[in-house]
Amino acid sequence: IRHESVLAATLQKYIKAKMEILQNLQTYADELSEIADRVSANKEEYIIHPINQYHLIKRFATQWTEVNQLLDRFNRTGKKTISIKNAAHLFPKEEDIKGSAEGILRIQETYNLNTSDIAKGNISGKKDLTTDECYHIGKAAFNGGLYDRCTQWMQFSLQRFEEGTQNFSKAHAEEYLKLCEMGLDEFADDAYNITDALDLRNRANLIFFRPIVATKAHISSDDKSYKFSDDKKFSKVCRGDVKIPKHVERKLHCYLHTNNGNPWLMFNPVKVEELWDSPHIVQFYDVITSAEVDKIKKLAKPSLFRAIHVVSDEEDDDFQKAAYRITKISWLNDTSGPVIAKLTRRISEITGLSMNTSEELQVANYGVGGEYPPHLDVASVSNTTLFKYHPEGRRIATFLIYLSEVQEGGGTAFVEAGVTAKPIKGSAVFWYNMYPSGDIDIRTFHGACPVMIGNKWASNKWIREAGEPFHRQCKLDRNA
Ligand SMILES: O=C(O)CCC(=O)C(=O)O
Ligand SMILES: [Fe+2]
Repeated sequence: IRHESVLAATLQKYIKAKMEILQNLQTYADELSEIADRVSANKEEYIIHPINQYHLIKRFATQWTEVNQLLDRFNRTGKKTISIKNAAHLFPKEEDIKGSAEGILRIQETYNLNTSDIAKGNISGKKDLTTDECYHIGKAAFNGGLYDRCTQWMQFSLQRFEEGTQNFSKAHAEEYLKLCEMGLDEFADDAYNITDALDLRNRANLIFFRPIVATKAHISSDDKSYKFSDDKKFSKVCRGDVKIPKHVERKLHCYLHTNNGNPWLMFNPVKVEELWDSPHIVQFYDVITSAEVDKIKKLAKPSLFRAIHVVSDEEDDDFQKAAYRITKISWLNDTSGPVIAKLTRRISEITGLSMNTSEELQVANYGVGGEYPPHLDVASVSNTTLFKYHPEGRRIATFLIYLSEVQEGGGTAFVEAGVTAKPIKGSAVFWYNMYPSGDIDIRTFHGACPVMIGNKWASNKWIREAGEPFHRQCKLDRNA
Protein backbone atom coordinates (compact mmCIF):
# COMPACT_ATOMS: atom_id res chain seq x y z
CA ILE A 1 0.00 0.00 0.00
CA ARG A 2 2.84 2.34 0.89
CA HIS A 3 4.63 1.58 -2.39
CA GLU A 4 1.48 2.18 -4.35
CA SER A 5 0.82 5.59 -2.81
CA VAL A 6 4.44 6.69 -3.28
CA LEU A 7 4.40 5.55 -6.90
CA ALA A 8 1.06 7.19 -7.62
CA ALA A 9 2.29 10.49 -6.13
CA THR A 10 5.52 10.31 -8.15
CA LEU A 11 3.60 9.66 -11.32
CA GLN A 12 1.26 12.61 -10.61
CA LYS A 13 4.22 14.93 -10.01
CA TYR A 14 5.90 13.73 -13.15
CA ILE A 15 2.83 14.32 -15.28
CA LYS A 16 2.20 17.74 -13.73
CA ALA A 17 5.78 18.90 -14.42
CA LYS A 18 5.67 17.63 -18.00
CA MET A 19 2.25 19.19 -18.57
CA GLU A 20 3.46 22.59 -17.39
CA ILE A 21 6.29 22.52 -19.88
CA LEU A 22 4.02 21.26 -22.62
CA GLN A 23 1.54 24.06 -21.94
CA ASN A 24 4.36 26.62 -22.23
CA LEU A 25 5.49 25.02 -25.43
CA GLN A 26 1.94 25.09 -26.74
CA THR A 27 1.77 28.86 -26.14
CA TYR A 28 5.03 29.35 -28.03
CA ALA A 29 3.91 27.05 -30.79
CA ASP A 30 0.63 28.91 -31.26
CA GLU A 31 2.36 32.28 -31.31
CA LEU A 32 5.15 31.19 -33.60
CA SER A 33 2.91 29.33 -36.05
CA GLU A 34 0.68 32.33 -36.31
CA ILE A 35 3.69 34.52 -37.16
CA ALA A 36 5.21 31.96 -39.49
CA ASP A 37 1.92 31.60 -41.41
CA ARG A 38 1.63 35.34 -41.76
CA VAL A 39 5.24 35.87 -42.79
CA SER A 40 5.54 33.02 -45.26
CA ALA A 41 2.51 34.33 -47.13
CA ASN A 42 4.64 37.17 -48.45
CA LYS A 43 8.28 36.42 -47.73
CA GLU A 44 9.89 38.92 -50.15
CA GLU A 45 7.93 41.83 -48.87
CA TYR A 46 8.58 40.90 -45.29
CA ILE A 47 12.32 40.44 -45.41
CA ILE A 48 13.20 43.73 -47.13
CA HIS A 49 11.92 45.65 -44.16
CA PRO A 50 14.67 46.21 -41.53
CA ILE A 51 12.24 46.06 -38.62
CA ASN A 52 11.00 42.71 -39.83
CA GLN A 53 14.58 41.45 -40.18
CA TYR A 54 15.12 42.58 -36.65
CA HIS A 55 11.98 40.70 -35.50
CA LEU A 56 13.02 37.55 -37.25
CA ILE A 57 16.48 37.57 -35.72
CA LYS A 58 15.02 38.39 -32.33
CA ARG A 59 12.59 35.49 -32.53
CA PHE A 60 15.45 33.07 -33.08
CA ALA A 61 17.54 34.65 -30.35
CA THR A 62 14.71 34.69 -27.82
CA GLN A 63 11.57 32.66 -28.49
CA TRP A 64 13.15 29.79 -30.41
CA THR A 65 16.00 29.67 -27.93
CA GLU A 66 13.48 29.52 -25.13
CA VAL A 67 11.62 26.75 -26.93
CA ASN A 68 14.88 24.88 -27.18
CA GLN A 69 15.49 25.29 -23.47
CA LEU A 70 11.96 24.14 -22.71
CA LEU A 71 12.51 21.05 -24.81
CA ASP A 72 15.69 20.31 -22.87
CA ARG A 73 13.80 20.77 -19.63
CA PHE A 74 11.04 18.53 -20.91
CA ASN A 75 13.57 15.78 -21.56
CA ARG A 76 15.27 16.24 -18.20
CA THR A 77 12.11 16.47 -16.10
CA GLY A 78 10.95 13.44 -14.26
CA LYS A 79 14.22 11.73 -13.47
CA LYS A 80 12.28 10.56 -10.44
CA THR A 81 10.24 8.22 -12.58
CA ILE A 82 13.42 6.19 -12.62
CA SER A 83 12.38 5.10 -9.15
CA ILE A 84 9.28 3.57 -10.72
CA LYS A 85 11.41 1.90 -13.35
CA ASN A 86 13.85 0.62 -10.73
CA ALA A 87 11.03 -0.83 -8.70
CA ALA A 88 9.35 -2.44 -11.69
CA HIS A 89 11.20 -5.72 -11.34
CA LEU A 90 9.69 -6.07 -7.87
CA PHE A 91 6.14 -5.55 -9.08
CA PRO A 92 3.87 -8.57 -8.85
CA LYS A 93 3.73 -10.43 -12.13
CA GLU A 94 1.18 -12.52 -13.99
CA GLU A 95 2.40 -15.37 -11.77
CA ASP A 96 1.30 -13.54 -8.64
CA ILE A 97 -2.14 -12.85 -10.06
CA LYS A 98 -2.40 -16.59 -10.62
CA GLY A 99 -1.18 -17.27 -7.08
CA SER A 100 -3.72 -15.00 -5.47
CA ALA A 101 -6.52 -16.30 -7.67
CA GLU A 102 -5.61 -19.79 -6.46
CA GLY A 103 -5.71 -18.46 -2.91
CA ILE A 104 -9.27 -17.23 -3.39
CA LEU A 105 -10.29 -20.61 -4.79
CA ARG A 106 -8.71 -22.40 -1.84
CA ILE A 107 -10.76 -20.22 0.47
CA GLN A 108 -13.88 -20.87 -1.56
CA GLU A 109 -13.35 -24.64 -1.51
CA THR A 110 -12.42 -24.81 2.17
CA TYR A 111 -15.17 -22.63 3.52
CA ASN A 112 -17.89 -23.62 1.03
CA LEU A 113 -18.52 -20.10 -0.20
CA ASN A 114 -20.63 -19.62 -3.28
CA THR A 115 -19.26 -17.93 -6.34
CA SER A 116 -21.85 -15.17 -6.52
CA ASP A 117 -21.20 -14.19 -2.89
CA ILE A 118 -17.48 -13.86 -3.45
CA ALA A 119 -17.93 -12.04 -6.75
CA LYS A 120 -20.34 -9.60 -5.13
CA GLY A 121 -17.97 -9.15 -2.24
CA ASN A 122 -20.29 -10.75 0.29
CA ILE A 123 -17.47 -12.07 2.42
CA SER A 124 -17.53 -9.84 5.44
CA GLY A 125 -18.46 -6.80 3.36
CA LYS A 126 -15.39 -6.74 1.14
CA LYS A 127 -15.15 -5.27 -2.33
CA ASP A 128 -16.72 -6.42 -5.57
CA LEU A 129 -14.56 -8.32 -8.06
CA THR A 130 -14.10 -6.92 -11.56
CA THR A 131 -14.48 -8.65 -14.93
CA ASP A 132 -10.83 -9.55 -15.28
CA GLU A 133 -10.51 -10.65 -11.65
CA CYS A 134 -13.38 -13.10 -12.09
CA TYR A 135 -11.68 -14.25 -15.29
CA HIS A 136 -8.36 -14.92 -13.52
CA ILE A 137 -10.04 -16.89 -10.76
CA GLY A 138 -11.89 -18.90 -13.39
CA LYS A 139 -8.61 -19.63 -15.12
CA ALA A 140 -7.07 -20.83 -11.85
CA ALA A 141 -10.11 -23.05 -11.32
CA PHE A 142 -9.64 -24.48 -14.80
CA ASN A 143 -5.95 -25.17 -14.17
CA GLY A 144 -6.91 -26.77 -10.88
CA GLY A 145 -9.40 -29.05 -12.55
CA LEU A 146 -12.40 -27.41 -10.89
CA TYR A 147 -14.56 -27.16 -14.00
CA ASP A 148 -17.85 -26.28 -12.37
CA ARG A 149 -16.19 -23.45 -10.52
CA CYS A 150 -14.45 -22.33 -13.68
CA THR A 151 -17.81 -22.23 -15.48
CA GLN A 152 -19.34 -20.08 -12.75
CA TRP A 153 -16.41 -17.65 -12.65
CA MET A 154 -16.28 -17.26 -16.42
CA GLN A 155 -20.02 -16.62 -16.48
CA PHE A 156 -19.57 -13.93 -13.86
CA SER A 157 -16.74 -12.32 -15.77
CA LEU A 158 -18.84 -12.23 -18.94
CA GLN A 159 -21.85 -10.87 -17.08
CA ARG A 160 -19.73 -8.05 -15.78
CA PHE A 161 -18.09 -7.36 -19.09
CA GLU A 162 -18.31 -3.86 -20.47
CA GLU A 163 -16.76 -2.73 -23.75
CA GLY A 164 -13.29 -1.36 -23.29
CA THR A 165 -12.41 -3.32 -20.15
CA GLN A 166 -8.64 -3.44 -19.97
CA ASN A 167 -6.60 -6.63 -19.63
CA PHE A 168 -9.56 -8.72 -20.56
CA SER A 169 -10.39 -10.54 -23.70
CA LYS A 170 -14.03 -11.49 -24.05
CA ALA A 171 -13.08 -14.11 -26.62
CA HIS A 172 -10.73 -15.82 -24.16
CA ALA A 173 -13.35 -15.90 -21.46
CA GLU A 174 -15.86 -17.41 -23.87
CA GLU A 175 -13.30 -19.99 -24.97
CA TYR A 176 -12.61 -20.98 -21.35
CA LEU A 177 -16.29 -21.11 -20.60
CA LYS A 178 -16.77 -23.62 -23.42
CA LEU A 179 -13.83 -25.74 -22.26
CA CYS A 180 -14.98 -25.72 -18.66
CA GLU A 181 -18.48 -26.75 -19.61
CA MET A 182 -16.96 -29.63 -21.54
CA GLY A 183 -14.62 -30.69 -18.75
CA LEU A 184 -11.04 -31.72 -19.15
CA ASP A 185 -11.58 -35.26 -20.46
CA GLU A 186 -13.25 -34.08 -23.61
CA PHE A 187 -10.81 -31.26 -23.82
CA ALA A 188 -7.99 -33.80 -23.90
CA ASP A 189 -9.66 -35.84 -26.62
CA ASP A 190 -10.28 -32.76 -28.63
CA ALA A 191 -7.93 -31.07 -31.03
CA TYR A 192 -5.74 -30.06 -28.09
CA ASN A 193 -2.45 -31.52 -27.07
CA ILE A 194 -2.85 -34.38 -24.65
CA THR A 195 0.34 -33.68 -22.71
CA ASP A 196 -0.90 -30.21 -21.90
CA ALA A 197 -4.03 -31.76 -20.55
CA LEU A 198 -2.05 -34.17 -18.39
CA ASP A 199 0.05 -31.35 -17.11
CA LEU A 200 -3.13 -29.59 -16.07
CA ARG A 201 -4.29 -32.68 -14.24
CA ASN A 202 -1.02 -32.82 -12.30
CA ARG A 203 -1.43 -29.27 -11.26
CA ALA A 204 -4.91 -30.10 -10.10
CA ASN A 205 -3.50 -32.79 -7.85
CA LEU A 206 -0.90 -30.50 -6.45
CA ILE A 207 -3.30 -27.78 -5.55
CA PHE A 208 -6.47 -29.48 -4.56
CA PHE A 209 -6.10 -33.19 -4.11
CA ARG A 210 -2.75 -33.32 -2.39
CA PRO A 211 -2.12 -36.95 -1.68
CA ILE A 212 -1.50 -37.43 2.00
CA VAL A 213 1.80 -39.17 2.28
CA ALA A 214 2.74 -40.72 5.57
CA THR A 215 5.82 -42.86 5.75
CA LYS A 216 5.18 -45.80 7.97
CA ALA A 217 8.54 -46.04 9.77
CA HIS A 218 8.18 -45.40 13.49
CA ILE A 219 4.46 -45.75 13.30
CA SER A 220 3.38 -48.51 15.59
CA SER A 221 2.23 -51.75 13.98
CA ASP A 222 -1.24 -51.04 15.40
CA ASP A 223 -1.36 -48.01 13.14
CA LYS A 224 0.25 -49.35 9.95
CA SER A 225 -3.08 -49.89 8.28
CA TYR A 226 -4.35 -46.53 9.46
CA LYS A 227 -6.15 -44.55 6.81
CA PHE A 228 -5.51 -40.84 6.96
CA SER A 229 -8.41 -38.52 6.35
CA ASP A 230 -8.48 -36.66 3.09
CA ASP A 231 -8.59 -32.97 2.31
CA LYS A 232 -12.38 -33.00 2.56
CA LYS A 233 -12.19 -33.79 6.26
CA PHE A 234 -9.54 -31.09 6.69
CA SER A 235 -11.87 -28.51 5.12
CA LYS A 236 -14.75 -29.71 7.26
CA VAL A 237 -12.71 -29.33 10.44
CA CYS A 238 -11.51 -25.89 9.31
CA ARG A 239 -15.12 -24.81 8.84
CA GLY A 240 -15.97 -26.05 12.33
CA ASP A 241 -18.48 -28.52 10.90
CA VAL A 242 -17.29 -31.38 13.10
CA LYS A 243 -18.97 -31.53 16.50
CA ILE A 244 -17.04 -32.58 19.59
CA PRO A 245 -18.69 -35.74 20.92
CA LYS A 246 -20.33 -35.32 24.33
CA HIS A 247 -18.17 -37.98 26.00
CA VAL A 248 -15.04 -36.06 25.01
CA GLU A 249 -16.47 -32.64 25.78
CA ARG A 250 -17.21 -33.75 29.36
CA LYS A 251 -13.49 -34.34 29.88
CA LEU A 252 -12.32 -30.95 28.60
CA HIS A 253 -11.63 -28.23 31.14
CA CYS A 254 -10.12 -24.81 31.60
CA TYR A 255 -7.68 -24.37 34.47
CA LEU A 256 -4.69 -22.45 35.78
CA HIS A 257 -1.38 -24.18 35.24
CA THR A 258 1.65 -23.85 37.53
CA ASN A 259 3.46 -26.91 36.18
CA ASN A 260 3.42 -28.61 39.61
CA GLY A 261 4.34 -25.52 41.56
CA ASN A 262 7.11 -24.21 39.33
CA PRO A 263 8.25 -21.04 41.12
CA TRP A 264 8.12 -19.08 37.87
CA LEU A 265 4.45 -19.85 37.53
CA MET A 266 3.26 -19.94 41.17
CA PHE A 267 2.27 -16.28 41.28
CA ASN A 268 1.51 -15.98 37.60
CA PRO A 269 -0.11 -19.23 36.51
CA VAL A 270 -0.86 -19.80 32.84
CA LYS A 271 -4.47 -20.09 31.64
CA VAL A 272 -5.08 -23.41 29.92
CA GLU A 273 -7.94 -24.61 27.76
CA GLU A 274 -8.06 -28.28 26.88
CA LEU A 275 -8.97 -28.73 23.19
CA TRP A 276 -8.81 -32.53 23.12
CA ASP A 277 -8.23 -35.28 25.66
CA SER A 278 -6.30 -37.94 23.81
CA PRO A 279 -3.96 -36.92 22.31
CA HIS A 280 -3.87 -34.17 24.88
CA ILE A 281 -4.02 -30.88 22.96
CA VAL A 282 -4.08 -27.70 25.02
CA GLN A 283 -4.14 -24.00 24.33
CA PHE A 284 -2.22 -21.74 26.73
CA TYR A 285 -3.30 -18.10 26.90
CA ASP A 286 -1.18 -14.94 27.27
CA VAL A 287 2.17 -16.67 26.96
CA ILE A 288 3.61 -13.62 25.23
CA THR A 289 2.85 -9.88 25.38
CA SER A 290 1.91 -7.63 22.49
CA ALA A 291 5.19 -5.73 22.85
CA GLU A 292 7.15 -9.00 22.63
CA VAL A 293 5.17 -10.00 19.54
CA ASP A 294 6.08 -6.70 17.88
CA LYS A 295 9.75 -7.27 18.62
CA ILE A 296 9.67 -10.80 17.23
CA LYS A 297 7.97 -9.67 14.01
CA LYS A 298 10.54 -6.91 13.64
CA LEU A 299 13.39 -9.41 14.03
CA ALA A 300 11.81 -11.83 11.59
CA LYS A 301 10.79 -9.38 8.85
CA PRO A 302 14.14 -8.80 7.10
CA SER A 303 14.77 -12.49 6.52
CA LEU A 304 11.11 -13.14 5.63
CA PHE A 305 11.29 -10.68 2.81
CA ARG A 306 14.67 -11.89 1.66
CA ALA A 307 13.17 -15.31 1.44
CA ILE A 308 10.51 -14.26 -1.08
CA HIS A 309 13.04 -12.57 -3.32
CA VAL A 310 15.15 -15.68 -3.49
CA VAL A 311 12.10 -17.70 -4.36
CA SER A 312 10.97 -15.28 -7.04
CA ASP A 313 14.40 -15.39 -8.65
CA GLU A 314 13.94 -19.03 -9.50
CA GLU A 315 12.57 -19.03 -13.00
CA ASP A 316 12.29 -22.77 -13.44
CA ASP A 317 9.05 -23.83 -11.83
CA ASP A 318 6.43 -21.14 -11.76
CA PHE A 319 3.88 -23.24 -9.95
CA GLN A 320 6.22 -23.66 -7.00
CA LYS A 321 6.73 -19.94 -6.75
CA ALA A 322 3.05 -19.33 -6.32
CA ALA A 323 2.73 -22.11 -3.79
CA TYR A 324 5.66 -20.88 -1.74
CA ARG A 325 4.46 -17.33 -1.71
CA ILE A 326 1.46 -18.09 0.44
CA THR A 327 3.63 -18.75 3.48
CA LYS A 328 6.91 -17.18 4.37
CA ILE A 329 9.14 -18.38 7.17
CA SER A 330 12.15 -17.21 9.09
CA TRP A 331 14.23 -18.69 11.94
CA LEU A 332 15.35 -16.85 15.07
CA ASN A 333 17.66 -18.15 17.78
CA ASP A 334 18.32 -17.09 21.37
CA THR A 335 21.10 -14.75 20.26
CA SER A 336 18.80 -12.94 17.80
CA GLY A 337 17.51 -10.87 20.72
CA PRO A 338 16.74 -11.03 24.45
CA VAL A 339 13.05 -11.40 23.61
CA ILE A 340 13.73 -14.77 21.97
CA ALA A 341 15.90 -16.07 24.83
CA LYS A 342 13.22 -15.05 27.31
CA LEU A 343 10.52 -16.78 25.32
CA THR A 344 12.55 -19.98 25.06
CA ARG A 345 12.94 -19.95 28.83
CA ARG A 346 9.21 -19.37 29.33
CA ILE A 347 8.32 -22.27 27.03
CA SER A 348 10.55 -24.47 29.13
CA GLU A 349 8.88 -23.38 32.38
CA ILE A 350 5.39 -23.90 30.99
CA THR A 351 6.00 -27.27 29.35
CA GLY A 352 8.53 -28.62 31.86
CA LEU A 353 10.70 -29.64 28.92
CA SER A 354 14.35 -28.90 28.23
CA MET A 355 15.21 -26.46 25.45
CA ASN A 356 18.73 -27.87 25.06
CA THR A 357 17.84 -29.89 22.00
CA SER A 358 14.96 -27.74 20.77
CA GLU A 359 14.98 -26.08 17.36
CA GLU A 360 15.31 -22.38 16.76
CA LEU A 361 12.07 -20.41 16.80
CA GLN A 362 10.33 -20.54 13.43
CA VAL A 363 8.28 -17.47 12.50
CA ALA A 364 5.73 -17.90 9.73
CA ASN A 365 3.58 -15.39 7.90
CA TYR A 366 0.55 -16.49 5.87
CA GLY A 367 -1.19 -14.20 3.38
CA VAL A 368 -4.78 -14.43 2.23
CA GLY A 369 -5.41 -17.99 1.03
CA GLY A 370 -2.24 -19.12 2.81
CA GLU A 371 -2.46 -22.55 4.37
CA TYR A 372 -0.35 -25.48 5.46
CA PRO A 373 -1.83 -28.77 4.32
CA PRO A 374 -2.36 -31.54 6.91
CA HIS A 375 0.80 -33.29 8.06
CA LEU A 376 2.63 -34.75 11.03
CA ASP A 377 5.36 -32.61 12.56
CA VAL A 378 7.57 -35.66 13.17
CA ALA A 379 9.50 -36.91 10.19
CA SER A 380 9.73 -40.66 9.92
CA VAL A 381 13.37 -41.54 9.69
CA SER A 382 14.63 -45.09 9.96
CA ASN A 383 16.09 -46.06 13.34
CA THR A 384 19.62 -46.54 12.08
CA THR A 385 20.01 -43.16 10.46
CA LEU A 386 17.95 -41.24 12.95
CA PHE A 387 20.39 -40.55 15.77
CA LYS A 388 23.41 -40.56 13.50
CA TYR A 389 22.17 -37.55 11.56
CA HIS A 390 19.83 -36.12 14.16
CA PRO A 391 21.44 -36.57 17.57
CA GLU A 392 18.75 -34.31 18.98
CA GLY A 393 16.13 -36.89 18.00
CA ARG A 394 12.67 -36.34 16.58
CA ARG A 395 10.13 -33.63 17.29
CA ILE A 396 8.63 -34.94 20.49
CA ALA A 397 6.37 -31.92 21.00
CA THR A 398 5.15 -28.75 19.27
CA PHE A 399 4.59 -25.37 20.92
CA LEU A 400 2.75 -23.27 18.34
CA ILE A 401 2.35 -19.60 19.23
CA TYR A 402 -0.10 -17.28 17.48
CA LEU A 403 1.45 -13.86 16.92
CA SER A 404 -1.69 -12.31 15.45
CA GLU A 405 -5.43 -12.63 15.31
CA VAL A 406 -6.90 -13.63 11.96
CA GLN A 407 -10.20 -12.00 11.00
CA GLU A 408 -11.55 -15.10 9.26
CA GLY A 409 -10.02 -18.57 8.89
CA GLY A 410 -6.40 -19.42 9.63
CA GLY A 411 -7.00 -21.81 12.54
CA THR A 412 -5.02 -24.98 13.17
CA ALA A 413 -7.16 -28.01 12.35
CA PHE A 414 -6.49 -31.35 14.04
CA VAL A 415 -8.01 -33.52 11.39
CA GLU A 416 -8.32 -36.77 13.34
CA ALA A 417 -9.67 -35.16 16.49
CA GLY A 418 -11.94 -32.85 14.51
CA VAL A 419 -11.04 -29.69 16.43
CA THR A 420 -9.65 -26.39 15.23
CA ALA A 421 -7.56 -24.16 17.48
CA LYS A 422 -8.44 -20.50 17.03
CA PRO A 423 -5.56 -18.17 16.27
CA ILE A 424 -5.78 -15.91 19.32
CA LYS A 425 -2.88 -13.50 19.59
CA GLY A 426 -0.53 -14.35 22.46
CA SER A 427 -1.87 -17.87 22.93
CA ALA A 428 -0.08 -21.13 22.13
CA VAL A 429 -1.21 -24.62 21.22
CA PHE A 430 0.81 -27.46 22.68
CA TRP A 431 0.82 -31.19 22.05
CA TYR A 432 3.09 -34.25 22.01
CA ASN A 433 3.72 -35.70 18.56
CA MET A 434 4.89 -38.99 20.03
CA TYR A 435 3.57 -41.53 22.51
CA PRO A 436 5.69 -42.14 25.63
CA SER A 437 6.68 -45.38 23.88
CA GLY A 438 8.42 -43.42 21.10
CA ASP A 439 5.82 -44.32 18.48
CA ILE A 440 4.62 -41.46 16.36
CA ASP A 441 1.17 -40.34 17.44
CA ILE A 442 -0.61 -40.15 14.11
CA ARG A 443 -3.68 -38.73 15.80
CA THR A 444 -1.82 -35.40 15.84
CA PHE A 445 -2.28 -35.07 12.07
CA HIS A 446 -2.96 -31.33 11.60
CA GLY A 447 -2.77 -28.40 9.21
CA ALA A 448 -3.11 -24.63 9.04
CA CYS A 449 -6.51 -23.70 7.55
CA PRO A 450 -6.47 -21.15 4.71
CA VAL A 451 -6.56 -17.55 5.82
CA MET A 452 -9.85 -16.13 4.53
CA ILE A 453 -9.49 -12.51 5.63
CA GLY A 454 -6.43 -11.12 7.35
CA ASN A 455 -2.74 -11.76 7.76
CA LYS A 456 -1.62 -14.58 10.01
CA TRP A 457 1.58 -14.69 12.02
CA ALA A 458 2.46 -17.87 13.89
CA SER A 459 5.59 -19.24 15.47
CA ASN A 460 6.67 -22.82 16.06
CA LYS A 461 9.01 -24.07 18.75
CA TRP A 462 9.77 -27.71 18.10
CA ILE A 463 11.08 -29.66 21.04
CA ARG A 464 13.19 -32.71 20.27
CA GLU A 465 13.31 -35.98 22.16
CA ALA A 466 17.01 -36.28 23.07
CA GLY A 467 16.79 -33.57 25.72
CA GLU A 468 13.74 -35.05 27.41
CA PRO A 469 14.40 -38.48 28.99
CA PHE A 470 14.24 -36.96 32.48
CA HIS A 471 11.27 -34.73 31.73
CA ARG A 472 9.08 -37.14 29.88
CA GLN A 473 9.84 -40.70 30.73
CA CYS A 474 9.83 -43.37 28.09
CA LYS A 475 7.24 -46.07 28.63
CA LEU A 476 6.84 -49.48 27.08
CA ASP A 477 3.10 -49.05 26.90
CA ARG A 478 2.33 -46.25 24.51
CA ASN A 479 -0.85 -45.35 26.35
CA ALA A 480 0.82 -45.15 29.74
O1 LIG B 1 0.29 -22.30 11.56
C1 LIG B 1 -0.41 -23.24 11.93
O2 LIG B 1 -1.57 -23.10 12.31
C2 LIG B 1 0.15 -24.63 11.90
C3 LIG B 1 1.50 -24.70 11.28
C4 LIG B 1 2.08 -26.06 11.30
O3 LIG B 1 1.42 -27.02 11.55
C5 LIG B 1 3.53 -26.25 11.05
O4 LIG B 1 4.19 -25.26 10.73
O5 LIG B 1 4.00 -27.39 11.19
FE1 LIG C 1 2.63 -28.72 11.99
